[in-house]
Amino acid sequence: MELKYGASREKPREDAAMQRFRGHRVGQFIHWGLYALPAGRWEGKDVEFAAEFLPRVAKVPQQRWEALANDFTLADFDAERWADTAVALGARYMTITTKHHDGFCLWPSAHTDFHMGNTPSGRDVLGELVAAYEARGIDVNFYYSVLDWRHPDWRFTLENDADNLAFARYLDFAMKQLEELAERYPSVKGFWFDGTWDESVKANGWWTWEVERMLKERLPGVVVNSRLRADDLGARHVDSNGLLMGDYESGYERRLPEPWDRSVAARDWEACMTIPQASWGYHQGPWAQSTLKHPWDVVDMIAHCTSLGGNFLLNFGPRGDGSMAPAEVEIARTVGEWLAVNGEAIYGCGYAEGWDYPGWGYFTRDSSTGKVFAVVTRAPASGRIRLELPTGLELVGLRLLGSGEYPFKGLADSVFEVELGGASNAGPRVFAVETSALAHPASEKEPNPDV
Ligand SMILES: COc1ccc([C@@H]2N[C@@H](C)[C@@H](O)[C@H]2O)cc1
Repeated sequence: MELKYGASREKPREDAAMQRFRGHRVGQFIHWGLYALPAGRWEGKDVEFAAEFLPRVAKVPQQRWEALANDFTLADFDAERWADTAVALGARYMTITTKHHDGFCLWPSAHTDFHMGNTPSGRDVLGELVAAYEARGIDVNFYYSVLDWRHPDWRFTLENDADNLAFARYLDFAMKQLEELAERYPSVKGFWFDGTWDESVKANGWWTWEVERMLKERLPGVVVNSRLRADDLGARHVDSNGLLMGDYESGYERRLPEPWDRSVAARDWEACMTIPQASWGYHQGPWAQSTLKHPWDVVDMIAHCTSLGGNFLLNFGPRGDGSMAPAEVEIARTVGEWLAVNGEAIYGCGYAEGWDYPGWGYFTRDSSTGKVFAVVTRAPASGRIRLELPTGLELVGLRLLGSGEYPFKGLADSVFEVELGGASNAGPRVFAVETSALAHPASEKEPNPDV
């Protein structure tokens, strides 16, 4: 059907900026704002919900919430230390909350009084972060919440003309803030939109289309997530003709594609994930701190995303004083040490055509060399993994990344079992699967009889 505000292309972007984003595979998400000060606790009680939702869940009066800006002293905020955590993680890009749902801005915005300029330090947090991350070669993306609980013209629904007029003013305000971000920080590489699920936004698909157009005009190459977009009929992420809007699909939030399905690999996509079970902002309570993910779980998720051509954005919630949470830094370090040895199977890799999901982990394929890797994140209790080669290939050897050893060489069969050897304390093992074309391809594999 004819759409004015639908998808702007039928196929994935292939320009250099998009190829760079696609090849990053691992990103650092950061949720930081006034919510890091109470950190999930209000009036002495733990609020067992995402820390960044505290003002809503605990029904904090607006003035009391705004007064937190006076305590936002940045006493221990050091952009260099944050950027070092991204390096330790092995992240190639970072996405920072410029403004979350409470409306507080991490930059001195000219379009509101609720921003860093009206805090004791007055520091431009975004400016300091862009400088520190880019000095380390890490791309910076901006998260921006269209939903704004504080702005008087925000509307969840549009019931009458007065709502329409007010919301038109709000959309104008948000557009001005986005133009301001593009103007102040022109090296930004992407925008990650959130807070676009309400009826009010869905009824204004034209505005979401206009935002994408404006950003791409001002910042050529910039990458925009699908979550911004609604089409003429209010369809989100994918337009009413079934085409992806924006540059990559961003519906996977605290979940990955389950079951593993090769069809996901047809599009660019990114999954974002918390380290605690369900809080994006720092939450000090045992409700969150008792649920931190194990580094090998994070490695499994990274490999899962890569195997289906997706990026993985791991979230960090710095504390109210600006320091990174030590437990999260430790997880970053362990994952980064694994990537330092095995990143060859992740960075610049994607879906390995012809290699089915093996169950004990994932196959990935280097998009430029065609090299295939076996990432064993779920070693069977037997200590043996079964590899099934695509028809027409024979195995030349399996090279263990890191040691470079060839524990397995010269097996020619199309299906074989491989002894893994003892458990590794260095985390999931990765093998480069070296194959060559079979001179006389075996006949087609005998099918299982239909039972
Ligand atoms: C259940 O509804 C929501 C609404 C917003 C979110 C926000 N999206 C994540 C990326 C975080 O920013 C979280 O606050 C999460 C769940």
